[in-house]
Amino acid sequence: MMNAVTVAGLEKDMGRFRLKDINLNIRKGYITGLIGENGSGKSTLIHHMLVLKKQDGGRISILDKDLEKEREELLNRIGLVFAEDRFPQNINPKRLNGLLTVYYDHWHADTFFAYLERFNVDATSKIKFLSTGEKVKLSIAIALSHDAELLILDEPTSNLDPTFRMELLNILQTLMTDEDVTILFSTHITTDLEKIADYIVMIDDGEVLFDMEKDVLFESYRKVKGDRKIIDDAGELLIGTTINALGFEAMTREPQALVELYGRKVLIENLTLDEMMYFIKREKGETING
Ligand SMILES: Nc1ncnc2c1ncn2[C@@H]1O[C@H](COP(=O)(O)OP(=O)(O)OP(=O)(O)O)[C@@H](O)[C@H]1O
Repeated sequence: MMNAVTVAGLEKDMGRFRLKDINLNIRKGYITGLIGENGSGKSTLIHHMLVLKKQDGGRISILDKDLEKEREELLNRIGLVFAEDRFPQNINPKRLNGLLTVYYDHWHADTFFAYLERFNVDATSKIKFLSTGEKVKLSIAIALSHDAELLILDEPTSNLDPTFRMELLNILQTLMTDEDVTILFSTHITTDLEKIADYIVMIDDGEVLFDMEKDVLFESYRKVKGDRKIIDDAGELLIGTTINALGFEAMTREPQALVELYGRKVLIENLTLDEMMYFIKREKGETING
C-alpha cells in the first residue's frame, strides 16, 4: 500500500460552494500539509473524506478499505483532531476515558492519562471548564491513544501556544519515525509545515491547485525581485508579479534564466510557503480576470 488515502474524482455540491473533481493521494508513512485560504474548502474536504455519501461523486479508499462500506472499522484506525471540540461537555476526561474504552478496539488508558499529564490537562475538570487550547490537547491525547495508523488534524495548532505547538510538532515527528503513521494536517500556520511536512497540497475554491513533495516545491520555485523596466520583457518567466515602490516581486521557476538575462537587475531569494500561496493566488486571479 503506497497511499493511506486515495481520493478519486470527489465532487460535492454544497450550494454556494463546490468541491471540484478532487484527486488526491495521501502517501503512507508521510506528513501531508493541506493549505488554502479561508473558505477554500479544507475542512469540507476533510469532512467528506470521512463521510462520503452515496449521492456524492467520486471514490475514497482509506487504508485500503472502501470508506462507504467499512466506515466503522476505519474510524477505529483514524485519529481525528478538529479545531472545535465535539465532546460531551459535562463530564471530565476521566469519565470520557470510560466511554472511549468502549468505543475504540485498541484504547490505551495509560497512554491517554500520560499524555494528559504531559500536556498539563486536568483529568478531573469538566470538559466545559477546559480552555480552548486544553480541549485541543485533550483531542490530541485521544487521537494518540488508540493505535491510529492515520492522523487527520484539521487546524490543530491554531489555538495552541507556541511552546506547545513546538512540542506537538516534535511528538508528530517522533511518531512518524517510531510508528510509521500517516498524517494529514491542515493549517494556516505554514511555518509548521515548512518544519515537518513531506508533501504539500494547496486547495483553492474547491480545487486542488498543487500536490507536491515539499522539497521539490522549494527547489522548483524562487522569489525574484527586480527593476520594473524588465517586467514586460521577462513576463513569461514571472508568476504573480506585484509592483511596489522599490520595483517588482514575483515567483519564478526559472531563476537561472533570469540571472543570465538580466544579471544584477534581478535578485533571487528563497520563498516561504506563505509567499508561494500569495503569488500562485495572484497569478490565478490575473488569469481569471483576463
Ligand atoms: N454545510 C455547509 N453548507 C453549505 N456551505 C458550506 C457548508 N459548510 C461550509 N460551507 C462553505 O464551504 C466553503 C468552504 O468552507 P471550509 O470550511 O471547507 O473552508 P476552509 O478552507 O476550511 O476555511 P478556513 O480556513 O476558514 O477554516 C465556505 O464558503 C463555506 O461557507
